[in-house]
Amino acid sequence: MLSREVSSFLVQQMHMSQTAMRASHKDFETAVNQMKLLKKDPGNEMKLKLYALYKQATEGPCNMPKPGVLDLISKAKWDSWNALGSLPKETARQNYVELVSSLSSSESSSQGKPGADSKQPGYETLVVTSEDGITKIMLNRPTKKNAITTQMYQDIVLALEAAGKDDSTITVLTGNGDYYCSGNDLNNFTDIPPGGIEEQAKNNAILLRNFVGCFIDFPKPLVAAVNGPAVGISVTLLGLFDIVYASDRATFHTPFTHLGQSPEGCSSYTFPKIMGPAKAAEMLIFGKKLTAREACAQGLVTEVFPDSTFQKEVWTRLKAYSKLPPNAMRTSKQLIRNVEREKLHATNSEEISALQGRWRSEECTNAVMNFLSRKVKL
Ligand SMILES: CCCC/C=C\CC(=O)SCCNC(=O)CCNC(=O)[C@H](O)C(C)(C)COP(=O)(O)OP(=O)(O)OC[C@H]1O[C@@H](n2cnc3c(N)ncnc32)[C@H](O)[C@@H]1OP(=O)(O)O
Repeated sequence: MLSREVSSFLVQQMHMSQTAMRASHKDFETAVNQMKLLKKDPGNEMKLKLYALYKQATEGPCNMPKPGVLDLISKAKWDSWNALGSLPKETARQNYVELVSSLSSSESSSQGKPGADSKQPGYETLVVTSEDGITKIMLNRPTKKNAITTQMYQDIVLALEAAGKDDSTITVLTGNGDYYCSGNDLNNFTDIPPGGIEEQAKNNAILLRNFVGCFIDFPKPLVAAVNGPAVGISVTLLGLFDIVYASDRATFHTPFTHLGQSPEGCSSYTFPKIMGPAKAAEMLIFGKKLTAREACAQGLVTEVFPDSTFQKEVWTRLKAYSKLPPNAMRTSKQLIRNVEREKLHATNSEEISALQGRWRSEECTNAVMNFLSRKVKL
């Protein structure tokens, strides 16, 4: 017998409309007005992002002359707009609408909670520690193989934003227990909001765009300590890390086709670049699972360590790296990332558009149902 969540998920999926979810000009105007009503200053970084998207949406690619270095504000605005390159107006409009919508909803969800603005977040399923110049973000849901819930996506974003600004020099993502991470928590698909599947897909798209965007723009060296098997989005994101250390017990599995879904985390761009198109296709289209040694041979993993000494060797290595001059490390990271930052954001948008279609498909519905009703495991 199917659970109530699974049945309601199935019914909603069957009734959902096939209309594309592009932001209209009216949605855009509404978002522009909504921005003026925000009570809380979203911060300079966010304002620059919004400025760039607004200009791209209304005027297209930046072709203004670059302001002089002393005109700091105009230059920051120009840099932000120019970084969007040839992003289509329509995509910029949609990204703007989604960004404003996420700002408005986080503002309304913090209303009425005393101290919500000033309180350091206490994460339910993450353990964040800072020591020896290293901030460690550990996924902490070992009984569910560290599957990522909606709340966890948001918490990881908050933890990364804080780590990007703290005084550590290196940030590390790892998992607690025998798994690194089993990817997206498939129960996320059963939590259907009042607006139905359309609203759910839109919310997931906003969540995912923001989540992956944070990895693209993370300003410091970012290291993955892959302590065990990795599935789905936890694998694809590795292409956005600077270093990936893996235990020899780790495996790397991207079963998107089996789930009726398509790649995310910018892997449709990073994987062919890292391992060549043929190897990338075997993983992303056919869901081939790699061992740690195979992933290392293909360039996705930096180095593999025996599981028995993984923690000791990785942390000794990272502690030594964390003593290197931090500003030089940041500068090098930025130089490497800037070469393809724009391409990565465009890929993120494209992948999410494709996924929105996949989430509405029967192939995806059936695959999620099969897992939730315990019929299929990967
Ligand atoms: C915002 C949307 C973004 C979308 C982006 C990302 C796409 C992806 O990440 S796709 C990948 C999704 N992941 C999966 O499909 C993995 C599903 N899990 C499994 O196949 C197996 O659980 C796994 C092979 C990982 C491990 O198998 P076992 O070692 O046999 O363990 P169990 O199956 O008994 O797992 C223990 C416990 O954890 C729950 N679990 C594990 N993974 C997930 C998951 N991804 N989502 C939800 N729940 C998960 C599993 O159900 C068990 O729970 P209990 O039965 O309650 O103990």
